[in-house]
Amino acid sequence: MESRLPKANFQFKVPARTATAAPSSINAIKANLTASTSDAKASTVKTVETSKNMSATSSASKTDENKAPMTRTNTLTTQSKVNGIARGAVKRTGANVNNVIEPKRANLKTTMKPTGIRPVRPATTIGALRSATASGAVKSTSAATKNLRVANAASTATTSKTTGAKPSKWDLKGRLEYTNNELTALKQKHKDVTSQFNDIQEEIISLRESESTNRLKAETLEKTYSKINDEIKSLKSKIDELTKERDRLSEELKESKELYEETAKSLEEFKNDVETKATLIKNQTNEIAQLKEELEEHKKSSTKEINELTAKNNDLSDLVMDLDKDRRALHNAIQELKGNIRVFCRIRPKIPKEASKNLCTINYLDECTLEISKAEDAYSNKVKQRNEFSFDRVFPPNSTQEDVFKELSMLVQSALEGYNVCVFAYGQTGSGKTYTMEGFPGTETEGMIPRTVKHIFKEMKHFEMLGWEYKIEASFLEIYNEQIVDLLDYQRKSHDIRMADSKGTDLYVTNLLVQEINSPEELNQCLLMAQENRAMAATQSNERSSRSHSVARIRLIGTHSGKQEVCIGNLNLVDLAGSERLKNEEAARIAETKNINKSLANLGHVILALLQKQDHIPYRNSKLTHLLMPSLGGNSKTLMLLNISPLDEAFNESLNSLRFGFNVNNCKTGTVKKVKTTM
Ligand SMILES: Nc1ncnc2c1ncn2[C@@H]1O[C@H](COP(=O)(O)OP(=O)(O)OP(=O)(O)O)[C@@H](O)[C@H]1O
Repeated sequence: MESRLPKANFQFKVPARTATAAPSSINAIKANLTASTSDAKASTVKTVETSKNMSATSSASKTDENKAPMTRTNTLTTQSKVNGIARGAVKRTGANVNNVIEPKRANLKTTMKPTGIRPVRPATTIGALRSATASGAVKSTSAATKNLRVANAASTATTSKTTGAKPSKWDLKGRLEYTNNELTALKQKHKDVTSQFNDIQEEIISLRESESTNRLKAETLEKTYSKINDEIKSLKSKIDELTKERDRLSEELKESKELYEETAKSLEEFKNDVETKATLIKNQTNEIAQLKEELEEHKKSSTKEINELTAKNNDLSDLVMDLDKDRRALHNAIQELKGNIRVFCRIRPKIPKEASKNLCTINYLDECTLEISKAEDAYSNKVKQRNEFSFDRVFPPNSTQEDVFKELSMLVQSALEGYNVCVFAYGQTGSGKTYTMEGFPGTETEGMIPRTVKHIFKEMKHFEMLGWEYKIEASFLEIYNEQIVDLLDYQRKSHDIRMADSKGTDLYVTNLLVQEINSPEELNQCLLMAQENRAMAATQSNERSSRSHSVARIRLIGTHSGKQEVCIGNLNLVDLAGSERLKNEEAARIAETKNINKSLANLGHVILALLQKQDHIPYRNSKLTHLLMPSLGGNSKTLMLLNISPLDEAFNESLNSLRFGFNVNNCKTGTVKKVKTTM
């Protein structure tokens, strides 16, 4: 869009000379006037020739007018430079001074040449004005200029009138009068010119004012122009943006149209589909309603059957409960028949590192009896000492962990049913106690403790079906040198054995960490921690594991909300210290050996006292028997697992162990009673 406004670099200036030009003109006029007056005065005293000279000058001037314009123009130019009058006159040649003063001025020198401006005589102001007016350089409508012309004309006329015909040379009086008249006329002329001069000055002031107003206007216009220019620029960029946006929107519209068409199409398809499905649903609703009616009828007939079945179910539940009771009673009876203190004997196999060592001679007479003799006896002619021992079960070296646990699981079942159970692993160092109780991770090699926990969790599900909920707690401790050590706590604390109730049927250990077990994995973690703690202690005391009793205590708390019954079974799995006899001098030196011997011997005494049904059972003579008191008394089932090394070098210790186990097996603790409490 092309602006109609003038270009931004347009400058509206009035040169400083313009302002000074007028006064120069005025000065020139004044000078001329003075000159004229002087001339006039002089002419009163001068001869007529002077007048003639003046006329001559005038005519010369007129004659000059007829000369070539080029010459006159040059003269004008020269005159203008010298005298401001011409310049001032030229300045006002424009029709509109306000607007075109400067351009006209700038062109003055060059444009005047071809227009044939007559030279303005500096001495004759009126002539200069006339000359300027006649040349067309001053086209101003200025009233002052016009007036000046008229005044000059009038003045000239008046002068002519007043002066009249020139008197003769000799008529001095007449000449004086003539000169006086001429002077009067010139005075009048001076007055008129002065008046004209004032008018011109006023006009100049007014022009100056309008010039400054116009300048302000021009500045304002300039600002407005630049503002509008900026606006135009910003509008242009907006138009560009809008054009782009319009194009983008057009594109989007096109895409939307396509999408709309596609959606409309799929909507139509969906509509048809919905209509089909609605019909289908309607049909199905009718069918459902029909089925509901049928069902309602069926329900009515079934309710009777359901009630009958519910009654039968209740009867069956009662029957199951009764059967469970009977099963438990039978199970317990079987256990009692098997004996409340049972002894199993396990002979471990020869391990690779013992390849060069001799083995004892062990004959397995049946699954409960074995016969043992030293290897050398088989080759000598000595009369063999009969070393035959019978136990509840004998496990030869090829027996697996699973074989042993099959028998043990019956006792775990008893613990779940609320009996206290104690399992001892007894035997000399290296006979396989730890292997039997803990074993190694893996289905084949894991020992009695992890298997017991797995069995408990498996059986718990069956018990849950009968309404029992179980909570399992576990603690691991060690009795070393007649001191209890918590194997689940890295901090060493002092522990005591206290009675849990006034009857003394249950005991607990002070400061002992008891961990709630929610999965077999959790118990395995506890077992690992206990092994780690035991190993740490072993670094302080050589062969520590062989010289301490390790006890894993698992407490099973069963709750039957329907029967309002709670049954608590305690399971103690004990890995006893090595039962070997140390040499006398060595034993005398080592306090721990004394304690081991003491506790193992006391275990024998307790069992014997139980066997003989003595009134006093010396449970408190050692920490071990004191701790295991509830599991050794009447209300318990005890399993002694005798571990025997097959090595010939261990024969004597094996014989001792077999004798000890045999004695225990013969101990009768009477009928045990189940721990039953009411909630
Ligand atoms: N039934 C078995 N089958 C295979 N290896 C066995 C068996 N019983 C024991 N062992 C191995 O015999 C070695 C000694 O067994 P273990 O450490 O269990 O004896 P221990 O009586 O616990 O000894 P300690 O009283 O010193 O702890 C171990 O290397 C063990 O792996």
